[in-house]
Amino acid sequence: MHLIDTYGRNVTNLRISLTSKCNLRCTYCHREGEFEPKEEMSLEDIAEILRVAKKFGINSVKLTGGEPTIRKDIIDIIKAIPEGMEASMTTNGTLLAPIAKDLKEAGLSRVNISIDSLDRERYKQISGKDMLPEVLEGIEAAVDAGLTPVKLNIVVLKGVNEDEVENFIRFAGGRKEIILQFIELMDLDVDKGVSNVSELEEDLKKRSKTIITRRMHHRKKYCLEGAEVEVVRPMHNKEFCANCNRLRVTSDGELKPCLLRHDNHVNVRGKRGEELEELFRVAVGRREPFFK
Ligand SMILES: Nc1nc2c(ncn2[C@@H]2O[C@H](COP(=O)(O)OP(=O)(O)OP(=O)(O)O)[C@@H](O)[C@H]2O)c(=O)[nH]1
Ligand SMILES: C[S@@+](CC[C@H](N)C(=O)[O-])C[C@H]1O[C@@H](n2cnc3c(N)ncnc32)[C@H](O)[C@@H]1O
Ligand code: SF4
Ligand code: SF4
Repeated sequence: MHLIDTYGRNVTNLRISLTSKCNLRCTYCHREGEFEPKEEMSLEDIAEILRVAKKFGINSVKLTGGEPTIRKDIIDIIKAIPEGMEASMTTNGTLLAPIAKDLKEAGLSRVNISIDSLDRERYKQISGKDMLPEVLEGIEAAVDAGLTPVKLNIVVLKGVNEDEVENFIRFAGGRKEIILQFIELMDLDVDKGVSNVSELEEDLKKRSKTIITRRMHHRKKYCLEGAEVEVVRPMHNKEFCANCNRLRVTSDGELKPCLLRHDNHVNVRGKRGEELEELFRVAVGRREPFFK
């Protein structure tokens, strides 16, 4: 049983927002489209969604938010992920160090950690909190726990952190377990100015020994100076959307066919069994590439 949308895109990945709450206030944050505080899904709701997703052949899940590590039942949520489903998490890393080992033991495979600056003062300006040391500890704890590869997410912000690209490449250079992801700012309504990630990508291309194209979103991975670097360029990118294989779930239990749309959600809160399966089909039927 597989979920293929009307554009021929096979849904193989579920992206679940576990909470809309966060302990940071990043200036640019899209909050995965959730800005109001919402009543979170229960562990049972999440477990049932995962069970149905597995039945439909969805073989990987990304836990995100808000900040997923602030959920008290995070370990139980990970334990509820069905066998054979690859589980990863995207986190700001501030609360990660003390729980990294437990997350791994519960079945989490790897983490992406957001770190927009290696400079303490600048990190504070971007995120609203002076927590760079905790994030750096979180990165090392994740590596030690085997939550690898650890991907570092860096949103490239014009006039703010563009000058840190080389620093990040040096930071990851020679460390096989760390991958960098430079992310283009999705500018929704935020008037922050969009950095020219295409220019950065051209430069990386010139310097790379090897370039790999990932199946997901057809993203490119560049290998240079001992570092692996991905560039995530979602805006006005038809190729990215044409190869989008993820279905989202909002923290309050709605299937969300596209990150950038808020008008086509399917409410599945509290739904079980065949009724939930049918709603998965409805949501996949509503999927269409945002940029086409
Ligand atoms: N437009 C768009 N942006 C996305 C999508 N998925 C991820 N992103 C953006 O890509 C960036 C990285 O997302 P992550 O949560 O780290 O996950 P990922 O890199 O997509 O997934 P993995 O490579 O499997 O770890 C974030 O800025 C997301 O907002 C998507 O389907 N559409
Ligand atoms: C919304 S956060 C949720 C998970 C966690 N709190 C974190 O920061 O990693 C997921 C990812 O989206 C990125 N992100 C948030 N707002 C964005 C925007 N406007 N454009 C591009 N990426 C964004 C963040 O940097 C982070 O890597
Ligand atoms: S830590 Fe993540 S969810 Fe929180 S404000 Fe920053 S990007 Fe958004
Ligand atoms: S914008 Fe929508 S269609 Fe495009 S990649 Fe993101 S979620 Fe998929």
